[in-house]
Amino acid sequence: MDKKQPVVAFLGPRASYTHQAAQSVFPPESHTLTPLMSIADCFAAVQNDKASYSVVPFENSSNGAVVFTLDLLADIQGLCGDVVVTGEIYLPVHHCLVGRVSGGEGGGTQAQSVSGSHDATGLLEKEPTESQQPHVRPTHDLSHIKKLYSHPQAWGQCKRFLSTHLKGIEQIDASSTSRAAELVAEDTTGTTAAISSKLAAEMSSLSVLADSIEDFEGNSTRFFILQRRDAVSPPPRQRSTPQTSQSDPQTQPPPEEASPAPAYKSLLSFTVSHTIPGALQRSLGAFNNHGINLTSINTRPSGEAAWHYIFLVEFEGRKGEGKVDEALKELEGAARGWRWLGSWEAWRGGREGWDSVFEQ
Ligand SMILES: O=C(O)C(=O)Cc1ccccc1
Repeated sequence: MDKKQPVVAFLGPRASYTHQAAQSVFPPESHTLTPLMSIADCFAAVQNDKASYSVVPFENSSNGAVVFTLDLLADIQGLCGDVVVTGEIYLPVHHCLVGRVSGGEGGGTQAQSVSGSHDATGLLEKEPTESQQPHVRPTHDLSHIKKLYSHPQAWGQCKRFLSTHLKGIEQIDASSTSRAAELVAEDTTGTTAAISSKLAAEMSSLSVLADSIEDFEGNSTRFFILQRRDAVSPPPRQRSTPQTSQSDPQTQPPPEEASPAPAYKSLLSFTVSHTIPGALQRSLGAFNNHGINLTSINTRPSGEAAWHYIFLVEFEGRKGEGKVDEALKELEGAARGWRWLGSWEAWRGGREGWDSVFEQ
């Protein structure tokens, strides 16, 4: 292997969704793709110059922000102050329930029809209404499943399936969905299952007990590409929406020749005085006053005192554009402090590309 290839760290182990996202941008022939065990490790790898790039999950279309990533961007511990965002990647996400088939090889293949059959206490919620029903049924019996593993993001994306078919079953957080599949493969009782991709199931020699168990069609996750502030070189463009466990033709980005001039997005964090009325409004007003469109706002505890916050604001544009520079000057006077967290070329499909998926 050529040692000079740029190292691209990602939330592993291999076959995680983050791995699939990283592969869609960084050709493995010319990059050393390196799995790490946590999102914090991915930030540290860039901060400490061990990796040129890291890829981390940022937000999901149905379940919202990944708080681990927000906290590391907010960096209240001052551990990764040199890390900035320089790219975004969109990935369609189809979750599977993976594990061992009841009774071993060739076990039952009939869908389990009893909803809530695991709720021995009878104390849990009522049967889901029709609109809360999952759109798929298991392809195998699930009555032997006693414990579930997955990344915390996955629980929130598969609520309907879990509350219908695995109600009351213990859910244990894993560092990623592919790690969850590994944990299930290591369990000799055969009574655990994971939510992961089909690819992760294949890599861990597990069976798919139910396919596409996400609540919403068009479920997708946005990932950030991270680099060191002093070594920013734009990452390659996303080559295509990667082929995940199922190909999703309607979510492919538009072809190269259809692309308009690049549009940019940027991210920064700021804190405001908690004693000056209107400080938050004036800070956000700095963007509005210069015609800048905000695309997301997230809030995390600032760590200074209870109920004090750090705001993470994403907006259209980049430094060097007159209106952005003007807004930053105004923010300087309105916020107590702020920190630049990077600019990147927005994915050309934009949010609208995904909205059209949800409309179908
Ligand atoms: O756990 C993974 O495989 C990840 O890459 C994080 C994640 C989890 C759930 C949906 C999308 C990304």
